[in-house]
Amino acid sequence: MKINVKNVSKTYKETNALDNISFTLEEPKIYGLLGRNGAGKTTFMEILSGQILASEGEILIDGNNPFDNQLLTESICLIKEGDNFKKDLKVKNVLQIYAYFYPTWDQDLADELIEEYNLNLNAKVKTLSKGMASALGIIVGLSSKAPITIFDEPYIGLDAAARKTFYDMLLEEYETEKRTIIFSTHLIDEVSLMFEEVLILQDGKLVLKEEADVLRNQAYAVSGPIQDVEQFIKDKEVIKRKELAGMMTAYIYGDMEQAKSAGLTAEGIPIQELMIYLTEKKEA
Ligand SMILES: Nc1ncnc2c1ncn2[C@@H]1O[C@H](COP(=O)(O)OP(=O)(O)OP(=O)(O)O)[C@@H](O)[C@H]1O
Repeated sequence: MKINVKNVSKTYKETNALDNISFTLEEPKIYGLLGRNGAGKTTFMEILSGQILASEGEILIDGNNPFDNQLLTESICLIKEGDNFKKDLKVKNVLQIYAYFYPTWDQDLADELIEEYNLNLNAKVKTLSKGMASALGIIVGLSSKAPITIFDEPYIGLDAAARKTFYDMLLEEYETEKRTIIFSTHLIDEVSLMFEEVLILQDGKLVLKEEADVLRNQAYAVSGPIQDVEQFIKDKEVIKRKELAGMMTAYIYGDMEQAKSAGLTAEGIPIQELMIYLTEKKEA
């Protein structure tokens, strides 16, 4: 499904949670939506899933606005950090409701995941541990097979092994059937290899939208004496710079060969490190 974000802003009293963002997600891919706390990620995902309205602009999915649009919301599943389900329901009732709601629901997958996460079907949501509640969210998100599946930091309370199960299952499912997955996380180093495209929000603005492969190949660290590096990076897009004992290292976009032919040391930056730097505030 094609997602067209057109000049979207969202204002809460004094706060500009989103500030005139525009972009298009054309293809089913695994998108990483990154940004510091308060950058606007959750707000964006809530507008995309039809839960709230933009203050200005709109998001169109295959040409339609998801707000209050049941036909369209059958194609979108948003799993948040917590409070995804009514507390008095039993796990099995939650699963029944979602199985009924999503025409694409995959019960075999749900059964497999329930076993994997050892979830008690008769337990009430309010009695689940944080990790178990997250597991239930993950089961619903993956089993919905919704063409647009959105995970907003869905792993609170899950230990490393349980998170790995989630990532493995997500990739396995995605390989069998591609769908648009939008994944917001602060655990960048754990999941960055999964992303095919990365979007970064900063103070409600979109500051980067790039294919992960391009990021992997087009950013590098160049090091050398401060003056030489300064001279070299003058006309380049600098992500970050560090100085130590007369030497400078700068992280920049571009062709690494240029740095080498200028006699400077250049090496690749691991993608997770690059993303972590990019989500930090850019230098003035
Ligand atoms: N319902 C609300 N009422 C008032 N302000 C809100 C509301 N929801 C979000 N905000 C504000 O909008 C801004 C963006 O919040 P949002 O939750 O979208 O960020 P985020 O990138 O998801 O952050 P985090 O990584 O901490 O979850 C923040 O300044 C936040 O305080």
